[in-house]
Amino acid sequence: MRTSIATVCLSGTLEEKMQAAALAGFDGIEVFEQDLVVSPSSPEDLRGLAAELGLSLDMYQPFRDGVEVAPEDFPDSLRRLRAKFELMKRLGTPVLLMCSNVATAALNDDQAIADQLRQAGDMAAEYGIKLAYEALAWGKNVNDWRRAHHIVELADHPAVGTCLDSFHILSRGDTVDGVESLDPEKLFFVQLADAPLLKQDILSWSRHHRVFPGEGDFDLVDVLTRLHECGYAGPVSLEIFNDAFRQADVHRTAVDGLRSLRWLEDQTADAVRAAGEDPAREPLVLVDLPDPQPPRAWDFVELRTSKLGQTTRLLHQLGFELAGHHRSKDTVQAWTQGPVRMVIAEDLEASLEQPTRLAALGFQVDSPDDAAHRASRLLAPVVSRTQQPDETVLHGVVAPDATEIFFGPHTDSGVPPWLEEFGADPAEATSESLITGVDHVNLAQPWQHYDEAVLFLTSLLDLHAQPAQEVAGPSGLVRSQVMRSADETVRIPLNVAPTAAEQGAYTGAAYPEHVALACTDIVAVARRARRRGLTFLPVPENYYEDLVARFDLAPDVVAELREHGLLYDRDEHGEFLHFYTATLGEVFVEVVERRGGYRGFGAPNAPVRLAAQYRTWEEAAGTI
Ligand SMILES: O=C(O)c1ccc(O)c(O)c1
Ligand SMILES: [Mg+2]
Repeated sequence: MRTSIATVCLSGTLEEKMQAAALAGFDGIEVFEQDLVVSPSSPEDLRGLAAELGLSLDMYQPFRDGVEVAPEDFPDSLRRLRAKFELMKRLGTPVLLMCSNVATAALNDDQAIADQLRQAGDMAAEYGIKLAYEALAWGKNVNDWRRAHHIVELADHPAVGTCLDSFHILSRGDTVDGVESLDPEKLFFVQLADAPLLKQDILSWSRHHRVFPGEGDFDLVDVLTRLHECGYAGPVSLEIFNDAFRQADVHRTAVDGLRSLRWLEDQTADAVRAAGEDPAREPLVLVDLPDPQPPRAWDFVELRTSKLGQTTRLLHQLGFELAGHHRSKDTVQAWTQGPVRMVIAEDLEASLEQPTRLAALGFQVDSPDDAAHRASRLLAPVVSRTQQPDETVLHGVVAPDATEIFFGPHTDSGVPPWLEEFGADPAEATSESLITGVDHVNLAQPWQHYDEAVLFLTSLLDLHAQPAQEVAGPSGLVRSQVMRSADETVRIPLNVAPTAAEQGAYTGAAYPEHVALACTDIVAVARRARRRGLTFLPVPENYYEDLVARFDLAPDVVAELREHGLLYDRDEHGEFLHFYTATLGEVFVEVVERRGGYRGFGAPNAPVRLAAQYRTWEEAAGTI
């Protein structure tokens, strides 16, 4: 599958966009007119740069309001077109995108529009250029792809074909049914864009909220499956108008984009195979990724800290025991409790303000090698860690929020081989404990990399995004979306904190992450923790009074919750009891007990937590 990306997706200068597209591994680009007009480089220079970078310049776009115009205005369209064809000849771009008319449409007759397209095609042919007619969803008269394609067929000119753009089709609630039986000779170009389902006018939705495939709600596997069946031979190009991408680092956006196409290609190959067809059939050859390796178990959670004593005391208060010091790494120790392993890395260079943070998550998978190979095809940056020859090789990649993700081997006992490097006795490692596992790990995401993070976790870890929720805190709304593995072994709620909070001592940058530990007797865990001096996050009395009103709990139940500082929630499947520790640097711990089949994460209690954390910060900062 030939891949391409429109320069409008990327930030920076045209030259930077080209460099980034080439470095990420795209085969070509669509040159957006505005990017060229503002560039000091001549078309010949740009053509030379593209050749040097090994990029093809697949399309020049957009040409607006060129057809469907009143007959007296058409000569001016042809004049403008000739200027573009002259430019494209110098640039070496073979296709011009002709958008359906949004402003000056005067014709609404298919045959009359086809006549104009045919004349434009005659001129294009003089230059050896092709015209790809695209129905914009907000086109005045032509706004659906079927009609645009019908007009292309009526034009019946070898230089006139169709451009399909998934956004314009799916945003209108239309389908791609029938694309599979189009004449591939008449399909000149394909643009793919995903988008979240929003209730908003289509133009603003398109110009601000498009995202890469897999980051929104459209079924692009269906689109690509039909293109494969059709025999489409051109590039599959990303055309994403997105406010965040325009501000983000150009290299990471380009990588995110190519990752989305490789993932979509893999998904489509599976769908094509399931339908009894051959994904490798020419011309749209779909290449698979190595099979996904869904996490079979949590391997470890790693905290990095410059306050070793404070951090290990917290672990002790929660019932963890030191499994040992790493035999070759001076600064690394492992703490375990039942099946939970916490790796603590001392980092004296960690910032003084945020001395402790969640640094890495380890997952056990069936084939760590395949997981690493898949990650590499998905362009995940690799973590490099020093390793002795006799130590377990853990493949690590860096997630968009800078959390390191490691793939370790899954063993029958669940005890990972690397634990021996800490001198731990595997038999002790599985002994009975109050803490029974990692319930979930909550990661804070910068808003501008949120979609990238969802795609990263979906494509690398085979996690699935659940519907998003919003939680109110004193500094703003926190968006929360759970990513989970199919069997729920791994649950990662992602939070987007309010950016640049203008009030309060905490800012978006310091929004804390947390590790939630599962147990079957939360009162026993809380009691032990209190005896060992744990600082709990305080829960206000008002909360308990409200609980009684909401759930009609028996007085002794509420008294027990209050005594141990526990929070409570209930759904149709069961109950949820939990407590939070005070925050260390950027991380805190939650302990949860699920009774029955409770499926949530205590979201109704999140505002209580946010408010208590806010007060704690304010008190520490001396502002209240
Ligand atoms: O929003 C636009 O104007 C616009 C331009 C060119 C395209 O290919 C497109 O899909 C949208
Ligand atoms: Mg388009």
